[in-house]
This record gives sequence, structure tokens and C-alpha cells, in this order.
Amino acid sequence: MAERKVGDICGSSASTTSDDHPKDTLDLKPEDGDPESPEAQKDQDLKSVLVTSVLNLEEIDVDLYRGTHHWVPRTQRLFGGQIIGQALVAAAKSVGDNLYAHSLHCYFVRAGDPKVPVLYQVDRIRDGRSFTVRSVRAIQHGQPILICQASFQMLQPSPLQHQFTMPAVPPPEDLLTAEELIRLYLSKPDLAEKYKLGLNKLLAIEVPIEIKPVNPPVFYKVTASEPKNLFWVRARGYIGEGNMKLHCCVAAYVSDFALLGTALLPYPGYRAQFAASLDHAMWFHSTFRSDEWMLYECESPWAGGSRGLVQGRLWRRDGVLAASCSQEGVLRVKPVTRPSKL
Ligand SMILES: CCCC(=O)SCCNC(=O)CCNC(=O)[C@H](O)C(C)(C)COP(=O)(O)OP(=O)(O)OC[C@H]1O[C@@H](n2cnc3c(N)ncnc32)[C@H](O)[C@@H]1OP(=O)(O)O
Repeated sequence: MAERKVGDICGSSASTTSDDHPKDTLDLKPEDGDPESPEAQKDQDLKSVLVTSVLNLEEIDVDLYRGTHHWVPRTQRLFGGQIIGQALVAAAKSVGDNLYAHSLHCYFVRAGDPKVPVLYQVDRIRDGRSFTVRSVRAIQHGQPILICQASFQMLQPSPLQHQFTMPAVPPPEDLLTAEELIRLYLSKPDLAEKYKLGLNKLLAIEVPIEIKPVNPPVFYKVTASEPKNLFWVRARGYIGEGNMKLHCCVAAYVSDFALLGTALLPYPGYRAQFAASLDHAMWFHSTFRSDEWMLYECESPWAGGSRGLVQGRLWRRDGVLAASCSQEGVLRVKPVTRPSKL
């Protein structure tokens, strides 16, 4: 099969070598296939969460859907990535199979309430010849918590194609997952009790994403660093090929995870008292598999006025730029008080 050209927008087959464009339906059921195959055995318990639960909306009426929650941050505000991913699923449901998500822009206008489901109301703004635009309001208690616009395009290859170069980093096989790092820290005999509680709480969180930090933090010896971060990410569980809209929705979910924290890296003397994403924009550049390791390159070019701007680039392992995102978040901090040495 011919290698796919870089620059195919998000939507055709999720494999990186394919010369056909399978019908891209948004059927969120796990791919049919051999349930006993090694791939399909991966994280069976979490496959149902991302593919058949978090991003599998219930249709209430035409252009009206309902989403449920799985993992909720300790802030007890709904995770922004979940609301973005579900909004993109809702938008994509009214878009033809020959159209592929290429961008979305969202504002988070109220905190999501984990005690009630989210309704997604889709407005069919325009169906153009090449581009189709949808507007989605995520609603709880009768009020919008997120407003999102998403745009879809027909495949329209072009001779104009370029991208930055992917950073040179160790492959994921040479790195530890966040959970393995926490267990390593917990294994230290001199670890203070107060740290053990926090680390065990982190271990107990069932985040449907696997993460391998490229530069793991030196535990509790936080030092100032540039506002840049790199980690390998992938959805837990098997999603399979041929469902590019779903991979875009999963990437939208993943893209909001640990992104805003990049802006805090130069300030180890402060901790966030209140941090929340204000907006989120994302662009899909090429086909990719969100259930395979991708490098997430994060940086924060600016912070000020109790806000931080962060940007991310998701790279395929073969060096192709899969997606880019930008986000501004509110960051209200207070000095970290350390026990005095006296
Ligand atoms: C890194 C996490 C990534 C995420 O997933 S966050 C989830 C997605 N994003 C969101 O949920 C944000 C949704 N949007 C909103 O909640 C509101 O638009 C937003 C950003 C709070 C602004 O609303 P406003 O009414 O203007 O808010 P506000 O300025 O009155 O502040 C509301 C909350 O901030 C807190 N706050 C205000 N001044 C503060 C200060 N000096 N130090 C610390 N905290 C402070 C205030 O307590 C309030 O918090 P809370 O809502 O009561 O929990």
C-alpha cells in the first residue's frame, strides 16, 4: 500500500500507510476483529471507557446528545478534554463520511458539574462545497459550560506541505509510565508518610490515558525549568484503524491533559490555588492512531495577568506532525510554604 502523504487532513484511514479512504463513520463501538488478538487484549477494562463510554454519546433528539463522565479531576470540575472530545463527537455526527475534522475552537464558560450528564446541542452553521462548520453548546442545568466551533473539510491534497522537525527524544520503550514512576518513588524507604498518601491517591486515579514523561521530575525536589515539557501519550485500550474522527476526538481529550501545567514550570516557589482552561483550539494535520504512542511537545510562550498561554504539538512516532493545539488558562497561585529548617 502507498505511504500516505504528509498533510492528509484528519479523517482518512487512521493507518499511516493506506491508499484508500475507508468509509469514515463515527461508529464508536470497538472495532470488530479477533477479540483474542494481542492488540484487542490490551487494557480490555478501559477499552469500554474511552471508545464505548466517554466518547460514545446517547442521541436524545436530532442534533441533541447526552454524554456521561468517567474520570473527574480532584478539583471536581469536569475535565476539559472530556467536554471537548464529546463536543467534537456530537459535531461529527451530522457531517458526511467524506469530510474530516481539521480544526476546533472552544471556550470553557462555566465549570462542569460531575453530578449530572452533559447535553450537547449541535447547530448546523454551514455545509459548504469544501468546508462544513458546526457549533456545539455543552449544557448543564440549562446553562452552557462550553461553546465550541468545529470545521470539517473534504480531502484536498496540495503541493504546499511543510512542518517543523520532531524533537529527538528517547523512544517510549526506554521510559517509565507515570504509574511506574510513582511506584518507584513509593519504594524509597526514607519517603515521608505525608508524601505516600498523595502518591497513592494519584495511583488510584483511573485516567484513560497512558503517559511517559521524557524528563521525569526529580521527586519533591522541584527546581525551576523552562516552560517546556515532553511526554509520550496514548489512549489506554484498543481503538483500531479506519475511524479517524474518533482518533481526533480522543486526541482532543488527550490534548488538555497536563498542558496548562507547562506554564508553572519556571515557578517552583508557587503552587496553583485555582487553575482552569479558559479556551482551547486544535488543528488536525495528518492521520494518526491515538491508541499508539505519540510524542506530546508542550511549551508556554507567555504568562501574566493570572493567565498562562500554552501550546502543544502531537507527533507520530515516524516524525509526522499529527495535530497542534493552543490554550489559555486562568492561573491563580500562592507561594509554596515549606517547613522551616529551624
Ligand atoms: C488544568 C485543568 C484543565 C481543566 O480541565 S479545567 C476544566 C475546564 N475549564 C473550566 O472548567 C473553566 C470554566 N470556566 C469558569 O469556571 C469560569 O469562566 C471562570 C474561568 C472561573 C471565570 O468565571 P468568573 O465568574 O469570572 O470567575 P472568578 O474570577 O470570580 O473566579 C472564580 C473562581 O476562582 C476563584 N478565585 C477567584 N479569585 C481568586 C484568587 N485570587 N485566588 C484563588 N482563587 C480565586 C474563586 O474562588 C472561584 O472558584 P470556585 O469557582 O468557587 O471554585
